[in-house]
Amino acid sequence: MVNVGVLGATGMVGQRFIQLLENHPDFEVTALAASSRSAGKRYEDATTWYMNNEMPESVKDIEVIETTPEAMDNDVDIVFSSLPADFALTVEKAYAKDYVVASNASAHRMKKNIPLVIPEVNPECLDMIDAQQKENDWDGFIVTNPNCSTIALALTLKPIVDNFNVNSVRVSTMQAVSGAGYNGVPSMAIIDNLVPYIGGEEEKMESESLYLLGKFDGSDVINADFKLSASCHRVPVIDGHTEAVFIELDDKFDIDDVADKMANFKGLPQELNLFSAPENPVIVKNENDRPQPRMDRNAGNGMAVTVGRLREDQAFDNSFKYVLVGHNTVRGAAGASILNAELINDKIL
Ligand SMILES: NC(=O)C1=CN([C@@H]2O[C@H](COP(=O)(O)OP(=O)(O)OC[C@H]3O[C@@H](n4cnc5c(N)ncnc54)[C@H](OP(=O)(O)O)[C@@H]3O)[C@@H](O)[C@H]2O)C=CC1
Ligand SMILES: N[C@@H](CC(=O)OP(=O)(O)O)C(=O)O
Repeated sequence: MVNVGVLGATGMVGQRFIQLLENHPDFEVTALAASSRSAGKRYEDATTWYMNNEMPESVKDIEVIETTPEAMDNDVDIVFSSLPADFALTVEKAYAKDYVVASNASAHRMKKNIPLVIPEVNPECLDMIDAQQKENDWDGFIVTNPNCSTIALALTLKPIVDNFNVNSVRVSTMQAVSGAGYNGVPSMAIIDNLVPYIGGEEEKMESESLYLLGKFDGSDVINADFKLSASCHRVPVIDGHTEAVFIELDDKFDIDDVADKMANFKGLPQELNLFSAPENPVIVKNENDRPQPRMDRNAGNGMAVTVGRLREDQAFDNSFKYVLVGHNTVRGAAGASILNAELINDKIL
């Protein structure tokens, strides 16, 4: 077993890490860190538990520690980070001197030599790690996963980009409130309402998607060269981001071929049979009224993205559109970091 720690363990994503790591065959949670408000308390006493299942017995008595590498047990190999981005910026580097940091925070995404990875999409970017360690003289390293809306979009775009010439992608999101954290969106702002702005989200979706679907030349990532435009909105859904996607290709296409490529898409995690890998990263449904967040967010234990309403777009040449649903705190956050760590554990540690 590999001992793992969780930074930001008392938060929304931190709790999702703990839920997903319960009974993991390779990873055992032995360290939990949070702010000075929580440090020194038993995890059960420090945490208001938001998950639907019970808090695992195995973590209740663990004493929450301060978020500094000095407080961490030397037996820990991997730390999962679900810290606020501003704090992650400095502290994740301090951990990387000695530990593998699998981060869900945005602080180090797309920085030189720090891989931003979805294992089914761009696992080759893990080859940056050597350069990162040499450059910083670290024994550990940082690997990041993308933004929650980006992950769901990029998983569905990968089989399209690999098989067709994409000219442009437009996406409009309907994002769950859990994406903003428990205290992120006041109920007075979101009940009976929709908020048409999520700070920084559109920029992240546009830049991260082109990076993920680009090419790693052994040193740098060359972004994919199609146009991508995002419009992001918050809706009164607890979990599960929905996205309406509009794609224009350079050439004529067969819509059944697009459906087939998406439904049969598999990547390295499926080949390696990693524990958290869904059998199919993209599930294509034919019912007119799917996908829906309540019904589809837990597909593949929350690690699969469900696509529906795949149809030709009659208004434009060589165009089609679809709707997707992905679980924002599972595949879009904690589950993404855990899958990254499983790949690293299989390939690097
Ligand atoms: N929710 C989502 O869907 C997604 C979230 N993310 C990212 O994950 C990160 C966490 O998000 P979320 O769980 O929603 O946030 P929360 O606010 O729910 O949790 C924040 C966690 O960080 C700890 N923390 C806050 N400030 C400090 C500090 N100064 N020092 C040490 N620990 C601190 C908190 O500890 P304490 O309880 O002691 O205050 C808590 O454990 C963010 O970077 C977010 O952008 C990314 C993708 C999706
Ligand atoms: N902004 C996302 C969640 C998030 O925190 O994203 P990021 O990890 O890119 O900061 C949402 O609101 O749904």
